[in-house]
Amino acid sequence: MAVTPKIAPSMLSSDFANLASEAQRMLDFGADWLHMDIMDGHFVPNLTIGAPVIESLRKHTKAYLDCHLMVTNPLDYVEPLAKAGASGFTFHVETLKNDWEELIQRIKSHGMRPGVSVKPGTPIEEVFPLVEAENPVEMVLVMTVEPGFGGQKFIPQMMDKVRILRKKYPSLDIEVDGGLGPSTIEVAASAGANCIVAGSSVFGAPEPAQVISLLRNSVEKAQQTLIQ
Ligand SMILES: O=C(CO)[C@H](O)[C@H](O)COP(=O)(O)O
Ligand SMILES: [Fe+2]
Repeated sequence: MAVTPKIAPSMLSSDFANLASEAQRMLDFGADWLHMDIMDGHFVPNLTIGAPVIESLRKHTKAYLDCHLMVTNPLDYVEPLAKAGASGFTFHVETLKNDWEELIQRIKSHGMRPGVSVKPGTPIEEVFPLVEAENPVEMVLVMTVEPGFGGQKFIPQMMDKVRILRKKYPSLDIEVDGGLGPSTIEVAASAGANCIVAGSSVFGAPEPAQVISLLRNSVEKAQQTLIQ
């Protein structure tokens, strides 16, 4: 089964004072998901938004809210984020001890879609048990920059992780996040990524709709080659 492109503008690059209208603008430009970066100032050296902001945004949109949890204790966020209206809940594998089965179960029982993310320095093998579990994650997010800030440079070496995942799991949603845009999408899409997070390249473009459409076309084209 072919995986479908999901283009997810990172709202970290939006004007937070106008979050609802910024979100609607991205959806009107063709975004599939809205990527919400939740940081606790501890797992990463930056502090962004949490459940109250997700709850406020949810009042203005029915869109899929793809929440990326850069927090030390993801379990503490499951219930507040579910109540707030989050759709996807992607935690970092580096935060886990042996409690991932409970975490995945809690995310699903709260009606959200679980995903797991890896920092650039973390071997991709660490997510295999979570993808192969009886109760698995449904997406793997490969970080292509060090988590914490938008506007950083894409790390091409991370494409080895994407290629390994795509070969091993042909129908898995594989998301890439950090430094994606017109100059880096080809390498990411041909490695097998289908969920594309893009912050500065979309929000900073004179015509964001054109960038979103270019990202989507690259994934569609690459997927056709990959499934042949
Ligand atoms: O998770 C993130 C940072 O930790 C952001 O989603 C990411 O950096 C997107 O921004 P950009 O496309 O500008 O790199
Ligand atoms: Fe992110």
